Amino acid sequence: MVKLILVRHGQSTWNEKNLFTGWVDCRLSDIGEKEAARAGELLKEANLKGDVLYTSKLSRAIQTANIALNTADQLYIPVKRSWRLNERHYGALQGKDKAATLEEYGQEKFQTWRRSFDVPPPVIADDSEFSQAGDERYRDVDPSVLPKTESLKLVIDRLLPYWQDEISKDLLEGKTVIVAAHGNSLRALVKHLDNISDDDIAGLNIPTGIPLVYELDEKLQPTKPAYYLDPEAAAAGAAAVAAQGSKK
Ligand SMILES: O=C(O)[C@@H](CO)OP(=O)(O)O
Repeated sequence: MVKLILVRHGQSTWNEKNLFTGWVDCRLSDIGEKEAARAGELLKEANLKGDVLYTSKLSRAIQTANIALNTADQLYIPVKRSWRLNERHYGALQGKDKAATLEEYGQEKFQTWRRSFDVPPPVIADDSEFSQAGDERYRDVDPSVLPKTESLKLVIDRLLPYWQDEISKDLLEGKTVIVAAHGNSLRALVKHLDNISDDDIAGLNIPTGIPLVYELDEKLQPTKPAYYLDPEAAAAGAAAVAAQGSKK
């Protein structure tokens, strides 16, 4: 049995402002930093030790992992980072206020863009202030594979090769793997691991900063349901994410 620990980054400054974020590189808010430290305390209390850390290329996931591992006295573990763990690219919605978008386009369109399986928002223009065209953190990636918008399905398409080629290999070697990533890239991974249907995944929201632990067999199938290290806080956090569209 091997352990996989998923952590969504703590609250970001754009989560706090209720803006669609995607690939925009905002940092953790003060609350987010506290959530990250709490994630580290939870790891320590549960005596969970990572052998390797995976993060996206986005600062909020990297900050969360650093703060959590610092708190858990595990800053020494090796780190691998990939754009394939990035948040879903939110296309032309990046930088827009969620409540204002809901108001402007109505509940159905808003929910389709936000939680449907395979409908991406409109593509972001390269000259938008919220575009990542030319961002040097992706200089090692073929520009033609970098997205300008994504549905959850497209996130799964770019994440699964990395899961299979990199993360799975470490797990199959018996390593405890920590993945610090994002609401929608983790929804993509959870959908795969728990075999959730395209319809049902719409109802799944991942709370910020609470480790979710999977115990996997030799085929990397869960041996029991994954569990949050603080289930009550996780339930409240997931409900808050679900309600974000209606918040002022
Ligand atoms: O804005 C985003 O990038 C994501 C995560 O914060 O939001 P949502 O939960 O609306 O998909």
